[in-house]
Amino acid sequence: MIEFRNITLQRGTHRALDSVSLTVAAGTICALVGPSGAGKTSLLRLVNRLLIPDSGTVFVDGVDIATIDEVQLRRRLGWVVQEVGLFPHLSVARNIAMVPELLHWPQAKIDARVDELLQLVGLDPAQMRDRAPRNLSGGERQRVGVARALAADPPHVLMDEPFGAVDPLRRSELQRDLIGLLRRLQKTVLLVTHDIDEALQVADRLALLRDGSLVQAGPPASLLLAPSDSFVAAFLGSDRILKLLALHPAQHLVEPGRAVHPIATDATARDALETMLSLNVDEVALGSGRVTLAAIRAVAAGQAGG
Ligand SMILES: Nc1ncnc2c1ncn2[C@@H]1O[C@H](COP(=O)(O)OP(=O)(O)OP(=O)(O)O)[C@@H](O)[C@H]1O
Repeated sequence: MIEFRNITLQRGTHRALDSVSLTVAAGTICALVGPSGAGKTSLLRLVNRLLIPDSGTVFVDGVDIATIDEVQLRRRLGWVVQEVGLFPHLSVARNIAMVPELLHWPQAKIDARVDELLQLVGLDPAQMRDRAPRNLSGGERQRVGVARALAADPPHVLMDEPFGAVDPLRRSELQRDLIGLLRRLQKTVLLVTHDIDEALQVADRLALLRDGSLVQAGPPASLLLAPSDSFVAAFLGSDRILKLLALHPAQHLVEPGRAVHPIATDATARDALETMLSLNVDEVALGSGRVTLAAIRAVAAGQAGG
């Protein structure tokens, strides 16, 4: 668990964070979003003590991080940044092995861990182990970056624009793979992103910052459905109800009955709506049941479960 309690941070003459309180529950993924300069990166950097708050407290697993040894703290935190920061003169394996080497693990244990991590992040150990970082694609480098962050099995992972430098076509695949992995491993993840769609797709909770203040925090659907003010609504976009429908599996809306036009079993409520609009019908078939326009309206109005 990571908790910020009443954090204020001055950077130069500027108040970068102002009375921010936020809790990231253990094993959940929280995305920090907001306009440029809102304070997202500053908040992240407080966790590994790259920045020290002027007032307020950061807790990691209930412990005030100001009271613990820095090395001990960083061992509990994996760190993934946009440009990864792999050492260019070291092989992929040596890059991943950096923390285990610092911890003086026996070589056989390090080698086994490197191969295990490469596999976990979807790379072939035999092909990748001895390569230099410059001979990897941007996406592969990012996968190695995550492998390195996970090397000593930290319970928390801090990510600053981790997919920012990856070309848009590979981005969603990388997001799905790597965030899916962190979720399976039950890591507590704090993710800074500029990309609101990325945040909506991967996070359990969003925390929206503006000018150093936390404006609204909550599950993606609750922000989309009930933005606390016009700034939040504008930030989420005029299509926020469509974004909400895209988070909702159509499967959850199935009711008994027959309809003519089938949609895929993994379709979202948004897919169902788009099919209805394109065919000018008010229901579609899913499996042995149907999804109606009325059910989709209920989701958009916040009246549906699931
Ligand atoms: N080294 C610094 N000295 C003084 N002010 C700084 C420094 N670094 C950042 N700031 C200021 O602190 C505020 C918050 O910056 P921060 O980088 O945390 O925002 P951000 O939300 O991560 O922005 P971005 O999305 O552009 O990365 C900004 O107003 C920024 O100009």
